[in-house]
Parts: sequence; structure tokens; C-alpha cells
Amino acid sequence: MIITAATDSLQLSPDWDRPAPGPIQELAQYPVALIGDAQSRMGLMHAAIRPVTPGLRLAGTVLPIQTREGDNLAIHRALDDARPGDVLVINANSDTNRACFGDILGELCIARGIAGVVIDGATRDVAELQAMGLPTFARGISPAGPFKYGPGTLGAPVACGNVVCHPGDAILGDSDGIVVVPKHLITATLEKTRAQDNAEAAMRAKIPALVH
Ligand SMILES: O=C([O-])CC(=O)C(=O)O
Ligand SMILES: [Mg+2]
Repeated sequence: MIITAATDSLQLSPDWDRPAPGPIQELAQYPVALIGDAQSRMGLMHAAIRPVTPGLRLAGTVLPIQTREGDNLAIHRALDDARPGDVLVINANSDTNRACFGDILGELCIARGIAGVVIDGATRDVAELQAMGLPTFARGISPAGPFKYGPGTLGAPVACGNVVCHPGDAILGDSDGIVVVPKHLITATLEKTRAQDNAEAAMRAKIPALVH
């Protein structure tokens, strides 16, 4: 950690297997809405979780973090063990009055190859996050900074935007919002998404004939 703080209030989990990146990168070619349709319109986060770095798409695998609202010790500690392609998925108890994330953590994420950040809570420093190109989604934005005392959990499933997120699940984001694909369903969802895309292309092809 780049901060000096006791971490005995944090609960750590054993490491987990990450799914192969190929199918997730392929899923990332499709809109979040279409992926959601392919999984029966389930696994989509609450509409309050919005992009705060417009235009930056997100695709990677879930690294779940639970932190007390207004505190980010757990996020600092999580970055010690994070792997390239991980997405920080943070349950900050939906609190939007105090940010738990910002540009210094953002720079650490970039250095570690983190694919993006999704926060059921608030961030700050959004201009800097946009400039560094870190896809960031959050329930809110606040200039108020966080404390660093814990408690928190790392690597245990968390709720984020009403969706239960397990370590290693695929997570994708675009200007519409966020979808989570359970790890064991990534390949099946990719196939269904392709089929849904073909079905929509067939519908679009009929449109010109309707114009007189
Ligand atoms: O102060 C904090 O811990 C949050 C923040 O703004 C940063 O990481 O830059
Ligand atoms: Mg900052």
C-alpha cells in the first residue's frame, strides 16, 4: 500500500481463478443492453450506477470489495493483490455523500492494469479519471474525501447496484450502464448475444421496406 495504516480490520479471501479474457473481449464488442437481453434481461445493475467517465467502455472480471461508507482502506489493500484485467467492484453501502475513490487510487489502478472501477457509492476527481482513461462508474460524485480505518472485505461476493457480484464474474459497462455475467455462463452468454445481434440485424434489415 502507498498509505501507512493497520489492516487488521479487513477480511481477506483466498485468491480465485480468473476466466479466459478472450470471450470477455468478444462480449465487449456488443452493447451492454444486448448482453442483458441475452441473459433474459437479468444481471443489469441499478440505473443509479452511471458512467462518470463518459465514452469509456469497461470490460474485465470482478474483484469484489466491501468497504464501510466513507472509507477506502479496503480499496488500497485490494490493489496489492489485484491482477491486470480485474475490475474493482465496490460496495460502499450506496453512500454518495463521501467519495471512497479518486485520482491517486486511479493512477494505482492504471499502474496495475486494472480494467475499470464500479462503485455503489461515490467517487471524486472525475476530470482526472477521465483524463487518465480509467473507465469508472458510480452511484454519485462527491468532493468529500474518505477515511482509512476499515473495516471491509476483499474477494468475498458483494452486492453492487442490486446485483450479486462474485470474484471472477465478467463485468461490462457502456454509456447505458453495467451488466454482470456469471463466470460459468460467459461462453453461453456470448453465444446468445451473437444470436440476439443477428436477430436484431434481421429486424433492422426489414425497416427500409416499410418506408414509402
Ligand atoms: O483521498 C482519497 O483517498 C481518495 C482520493 O481522492 C484519491 O485516491 O485520489
Ligand atoms: Mg484525489
